[in-house]
Order: sequence, then C-alpha cells, then structure tokens
Amino acid sequence: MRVAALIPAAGSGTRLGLGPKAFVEVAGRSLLGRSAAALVPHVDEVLVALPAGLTLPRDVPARAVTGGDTRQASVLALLRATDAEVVLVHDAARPFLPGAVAGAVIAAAREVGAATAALPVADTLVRAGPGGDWGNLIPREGLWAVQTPQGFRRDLLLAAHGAALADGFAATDDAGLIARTGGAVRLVPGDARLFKVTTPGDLALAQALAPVWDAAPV
Ligand SMILES: Nc1ccn([C@@H]2O[C@H](COP(=O)(O)OP(=O)(O)OP(=O)(O)O)[C@@H](O)[C@H]2O)c(=O)n1
Ligand SMILES: C[C@](O)(CO)[C@H](O)COP(=O)(O)O
Repeated sequence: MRVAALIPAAGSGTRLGLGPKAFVEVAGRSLLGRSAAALVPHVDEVLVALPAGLTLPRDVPARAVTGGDTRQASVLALLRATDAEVVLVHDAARPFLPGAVAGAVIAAAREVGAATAALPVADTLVRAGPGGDWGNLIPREGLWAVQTPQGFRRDLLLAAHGAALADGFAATDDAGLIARTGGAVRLVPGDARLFKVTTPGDLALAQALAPVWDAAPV
C-alpha cells in the first residue's frame, strides 16, 4: 500500500505574527522543512499545501499544491492530488515528530482505517464564565488532546471531506471528520515534543528544543 504524507502549510500564521508560519525558521531550518524531513523516511511521497503565490523552499523534497482558505480546504486539495491508498496528514507547524509516533499512526491507520496521535490531558480544565472568571469544571478523565500526524485510508478521508463539504461542516482536524461519519478513529500515544507552534511562546519553546533535537533526533 502506498503512503503519502500530506502537509497543510498554507496558513497565514496570524497568532505568531511573523508571516506565513511554515516558512518561519527555527535554528536555521523552516518549520515546514523540519516536518517534511521527519516524514520522508515513512512515506512514498510528500505533498505540501502552500499559500497561493509561494513556492517550496529548496530543502523540502515534496510536490506542492495551492492550499485553501481553511486548513480543511488545504487538506482536501492535498487529498485530491494523490492516489496513495494511505495518507498521513501532518501540520507543518509541528516540527518535532518522533519517528516512532509516525510509524505507530501509519500502522494503526492500516489496521483501523483512521488514527491520530494524541496525549491524555494532564491539566485541570475549566470552562470560563461570562466575565472570564472560573465557570464550570470539566472532568479531565478520558480526555485527550489531539495532535498530528493523523493517518487514514484515503478513500475514507475523501468521503468524510465530501460529506462535510456537502453540509458546510467545519472541523478543526481530519479525525473529527471521520468520527462525524461514524468511522472509528484509533488514538495513538503522541509526544509532548509534538506541540504545535502557534504563539510566540511556542516558538520560544521550539528554539530551545531545536539544538537538543538536532543533536539527537528521536
Ligand atoms: N488555510 C490554511 C490554514 C492552516 N493551514 C495549516 O494547518 C496547520 C495548522 O494550522 P495553524 O497552526 O492554525 O496555522 P495558521 O492558520 O497559519 O495559524 P493562525 O490560525 O494563527 O493564522 C498549519 O501547518 C497551517 O499552515 C493550511 O494549510 N491552510
Ligand atoms: C489539527 C490540529 O493540530 C489537531 O490538534 C489542530 O486542530 C489544528 O488547529 P489550528 O487552529 O488549525 O491550529
């Protein structure tokens, strides 16, 4: 079964505030370059969705497509650009991908049809009240924070995207689209280092981790 890595990298990086986020560099290498390099050993091809008008950096061994206005639209554009039987969707914004997690997600996707990296929630959770003060405590037992990579049989994910498009349904990730169609999604233990670079604080963390990671990638 051929496996394709699909990297949505067409975001504008509004919360980070440094322009298109996938091109932001950490210790001399772009977030996109780091994510793509981590995926290459696990897949037969890599496809990247880019903002309109931008081209792939030279160090990214991939095929580019133009992304959409949302992450969901960018993933759909990527899905339509490959005929691989299995796809591994991974945010460009998660540059530190342990090889064991990528391998486990692909294996689970082959077995179940859909799988995602995720971590059990470790913090106390509360829904804020109207004034921004403490509202209701959310019991955290059984709650997982969803990461990428997420692996799928391509036909299942394409059908789930088609159903969402028909209904005008927007999801924050692809596993959620599968679950919405009644499909099973296996939760695979992720990794704290797989955090998403979203805010300036996350970028500072990435800059601190990069030298350690580059000396001994996992
Ligand atoms: N229209 C979009 C929006 C997001 N993404 C990608 O989806 C991943 C997760 O999105 P996020 O972290 O929210 O990135 P941005 O949309 O760039 O960030 P922001 O919401 O702060 O603008 C990123 O790799 C981003 O490039 C994409 O391919 N196409
Ligand atoms: C796909 C994702 O990374 C899983 O946690 C997340 O939902 C992306 O959210 P964003 O707001 O598009 O960064």
